[in-house]
Amino acid sequence: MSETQNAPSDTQTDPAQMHLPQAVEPRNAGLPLDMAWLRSVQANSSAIERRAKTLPGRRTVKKDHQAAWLCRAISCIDLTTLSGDDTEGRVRRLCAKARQPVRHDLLEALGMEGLTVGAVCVYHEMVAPAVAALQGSNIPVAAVSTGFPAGLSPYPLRVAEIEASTAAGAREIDIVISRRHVLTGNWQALYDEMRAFRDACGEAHVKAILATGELGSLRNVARASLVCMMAGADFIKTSTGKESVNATLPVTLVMLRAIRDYHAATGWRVGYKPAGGISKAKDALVYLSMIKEELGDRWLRPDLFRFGASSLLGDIERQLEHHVTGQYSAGWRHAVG
Ligand SMILES: O=C[C@H](O)COP(=O)(O)O
Repeated sequence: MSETQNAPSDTQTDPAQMHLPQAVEPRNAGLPLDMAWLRSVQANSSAIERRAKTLPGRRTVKKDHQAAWLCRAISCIDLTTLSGDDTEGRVRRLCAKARQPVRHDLLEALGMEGLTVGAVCVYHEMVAPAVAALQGSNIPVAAVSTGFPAGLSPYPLRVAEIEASTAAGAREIDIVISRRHVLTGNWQALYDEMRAFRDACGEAHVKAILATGELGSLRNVARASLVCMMAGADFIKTSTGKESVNATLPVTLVMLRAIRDYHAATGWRVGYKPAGGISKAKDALVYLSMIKEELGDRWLRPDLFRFGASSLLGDIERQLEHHVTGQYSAGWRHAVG
């Protein structure tokens, strides 16, 4: 029988407490590239995979606790549209959903009025319409940048893209790293690139997308995580959503432990964003319980944790409707998000 887990933390058991204003973490300033630390990093793949496999069966959350966890998940979603056929109309609809992620009557029944998603995530061209549509909400716009998803456009253009998106009002920038720097072990180049991207972001928070499905090994994932944190990343993020393998539990375990080690050594808390293919409420719960176990409750807040997801919200809304009414609605009723 599964071990039952309570809501995200004791202070968060009351859903009404869950969207009060939160303390915002000071930004990770980074540190000089530490090659000795990097060389010492190992990743025992079979142990990591074993641990990741047992996690979904070991923890379940039920009833009110589950509803509280699902509302927490919503507050941590970067509600995303990253399609070649994105239009301003689609982005406006997404932003309306970001402001009111769940039907009003359901939120009222849950005592969760005012709940919003963590951010709206779009390509540069959609930043201005998203900023306009979110005015007055305090929901930040995140822009994917630096030649997303491959990161192979000319370097000056990648830096300029960041500057254009922040000028257009993006408060968060999701950059893609150059995978070749990891695959060739050119850690200095990765560090320098990440530092330059962070500098170009100015006040905007920067999430480093590692594209873990293209890094070749879990050890490379651990080392790339560390280098990006040393270079000042505010978040490390698994994937663009466009690789053939996106967020996975083994990769999550490796990245969370890198975050834990970095915090233990420096005192800086770096955020985590799994992205790509996370579309079911039950998967979101597994990620949240993994965060709670590996990093603790402090990381279960939108300033340190996000889901990058285009279709997760719809499934969570269905589960919340079931929780409130006892009935499941058809998937088409939650078309956006
Ligand atoms: O960063 C966000 C991802 O691109 C979203 O991926 P998804 O469409 O598989 O949810």
